[in-house]
This record gives sequence, structure tokens and C-alpha cells, in this order.
Amino acid sequence: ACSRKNRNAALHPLWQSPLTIPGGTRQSPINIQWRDSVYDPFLKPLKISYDPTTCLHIWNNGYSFLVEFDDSTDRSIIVGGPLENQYRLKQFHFHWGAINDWGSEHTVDSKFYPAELHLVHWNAVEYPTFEEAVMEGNGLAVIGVFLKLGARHEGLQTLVDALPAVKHKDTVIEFDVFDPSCLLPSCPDYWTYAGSLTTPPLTESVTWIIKKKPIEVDEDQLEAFRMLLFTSDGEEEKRMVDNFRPLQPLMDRTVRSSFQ
Ligand SMILES: NS(=O)(=O)c1ccc(C(=O)NCC(F)(F)F)cc1
Ligand SMILES: [Zn+2]
Repeated sequence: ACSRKNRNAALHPLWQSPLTIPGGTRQSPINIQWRDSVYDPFLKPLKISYDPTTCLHIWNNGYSFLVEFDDSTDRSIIVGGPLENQYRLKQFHFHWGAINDWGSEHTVDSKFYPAELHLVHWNAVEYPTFEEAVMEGNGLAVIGVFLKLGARHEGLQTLVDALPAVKHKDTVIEFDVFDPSCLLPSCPDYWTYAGSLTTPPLTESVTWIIKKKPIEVDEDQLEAFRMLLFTSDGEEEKRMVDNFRPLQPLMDRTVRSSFQ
């Protein structure tokens, strides 16, 4: 039998709660096989309300570039969809490839998109801090939006114009008004499944909400992502490209769709 002591051994000393570890059963990203997704009529529409003035800054963290928001109040939140509570927007970032043939983290019927946007939210109803929410099964909700090559995206351009200022790792610039809802497709359709962070600590705390329709961006805008660097100023330059995690096994999971 698992003695009390052993059971406690499974608890992470810092959090006093079970810490799921990578190599787990709900890792991300995954391939979404359209025909295997199951329509769930009980899924609600996702309600998104962002306050553009909660935008704080853009920074290059050496993995991607993040646009961070003031998450000290409930001014920028999502609610509904597969979510039990409302979740607060903390940051959004992207993953992209060196060329247009790949770059997204999730795939649809094994098709890669050239890039993928992640809007990261946390369950401030049940957890006191983002760091704690990261450790809990229902702690985070990430909206994934695919980017495809097409027309220039005017809303994205304001972000693209600021990227040269965060070319190097650990650089940051003030960015004080931006409404991320301009980066969402108008179509409400999405897939949803239980997954994880796609970068370390890879904790299995994310309810993924993947929009069915991509947004269009043009070649110059994708090239602007590719001129960012993984490296700090003064180091040998390494272009920030192919910052996506390999596909993970679906294991015992079902992807639900909000549409028929
Ligand atoms: N690519 S992803 O799955 O949307 C993703 C989203 C957020 C984080 C993140 O905040 N890592 C820092 C933390 F939480 F302290 F570990 C990592 C990955
Ligand atoms: Zn991401």
C-alpha cells in the first residue's frame, strides 16, 4: 500500500499539490484529425472581452516574443466555451518556422501552418497567482489561432513595426495599447482538448481552444518574425525560427468540436 509518507513524496514540496510531470498523458501539441473530432452540442460560445489598455510591453524571452498584459484585475478575460470559470489574459506569443511549409505547433489533418498564435489565460477564480495556476489541471486556457500566408494583416502590423526593438533575447519595449481580439478570426468555430504547456515545464494544466479558421498575414510579416534572434546582443546571432515543439501522442484523449 502507498504509505502516507510515499504519497506525500509525490507532492511537490513547493506547491503541496500533485505536480504532473512531462512524459505524462496529456502533452501538447497534437495533430487534430478533423474526422475524429467529436461535435459537443453542450459546448458554449467562447466569450472574449479584452481591454486594450491592459497591454504592458513586448519582450523577447529567448523562445518567442511575448506581448504581456496587466492581469491584476478581471479587465481582460475569456469565459464560456469549454471553461468552468472565467480566465484572465496574461500574454500572447507566436510559434513559427524558417520557411512557410511549417511553423505551427498544432496541425490539422497533419497540415502545418506557417505560424500559430497562443493567447495565454489563467484561472484567477480558483488560484491566487499565475505560477500556481500553471501547476493545476484546470489552471490555464490557451486560445490557438493558425496564421496562413495571404493578405497583409493591419492589426498585426502595429506589432510587426515594434519587433526590431526586441531583436535580441531579454530586450523589452513598452507597448501600451493593443487589442488582441483583432488577431482572432471572426468565425466562432473551435476545437478543444486537455493538454499541456509546449515549453518547459510542460505542465499538464492547459485547456486548449484551437480556432478552426486561420487568420491571414503576408510574407513580409512572417519575415519580420524570422529576423528576431534567440541570442542576446553581443552573442553569435541565431535567428529565432522553428520555435515549435514536436507533435505529441494523443493517448486517451478526444478532441471536441464546437461545430458540426
Ligand atoms: N506555448 S504555450 O503552451 O502556450 C505556453 C504558455 C505559457 C508558458 C509559460 O508561461 N511558461 C512560464 C511558466 F509558466 F512559468 F512556466 C509556456 C508555454
Ligand atoms: Zn505557445
